[in-house]
Amino acid sequence: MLDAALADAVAAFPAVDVRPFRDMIEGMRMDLARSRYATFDVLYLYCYRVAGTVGLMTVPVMGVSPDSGADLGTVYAGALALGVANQLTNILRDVGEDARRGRIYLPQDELAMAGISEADIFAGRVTDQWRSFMKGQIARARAYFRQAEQGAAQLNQESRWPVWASLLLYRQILDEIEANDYDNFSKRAYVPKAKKLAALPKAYLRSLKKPPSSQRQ
Ligand SMILES: CC(C)=CCC/C(C)=C/CC/C(C)=C/CC/C(C)=C/COP(=O)(O)OP(=O)(O)O
Repeated sequence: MLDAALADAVAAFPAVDVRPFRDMIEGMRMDLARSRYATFDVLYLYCYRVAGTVGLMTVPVMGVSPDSGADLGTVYAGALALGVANQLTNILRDVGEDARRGRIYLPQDELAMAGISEADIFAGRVTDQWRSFMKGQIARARAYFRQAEQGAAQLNQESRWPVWASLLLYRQILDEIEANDYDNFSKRAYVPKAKKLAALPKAYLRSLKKPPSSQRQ
């Protein structure tokens, strides 16, 4: 059953598709049913369902710039990528907190390849293997942020500033994990207020840029 507020939004924005809403509910079910992710494919599916869906839901509401020459697929792919990037970042920041609840949102096959056991995670061991594993996970999250940038640049002028701001702010959490020397067990990666504030004018300047003409088709 979809509620009245959703019915209202779908009526106001006919381009809103109900599919991401259903997929998000599936994501919540998935989180209840499992506490381990065998591969990145499974983890990606979870990230799509609980966060990528939010990106897909918001595109019709935010709208695409009339100056955009990119196809709609690029914009939706960017929105999906921003949700996934945010969720992966959230997961990497919260490894310790999740482990204390018995949950590990990291690909088990990649952990095994890196020589990291569940016992290492539950004990919060920041070893060289852990640092190197984390470097790979951070690089992957950053790749999704880069893809998101291409979509963000195509949005309507009014939507670009908040989207750039959230992208720049959330991405900084990854820098803070690095600054904590990859100890995401006992330290919470936290972006200081001054850095957060500094991101806002940066996001504003980016939002003034018209969609790049190289994307025109
Ligand atoms: C880039 C383009 C074209 C559009 C933008 C599309 C958008 C707005 C994408 C962002 C989607 C989004 C905000 C996803 C949520 C991701 C996320 C990490 C939520 C965190 O949720 P919780 O897990 O409740 O957070 P805490 O753990 O901090 O409580």
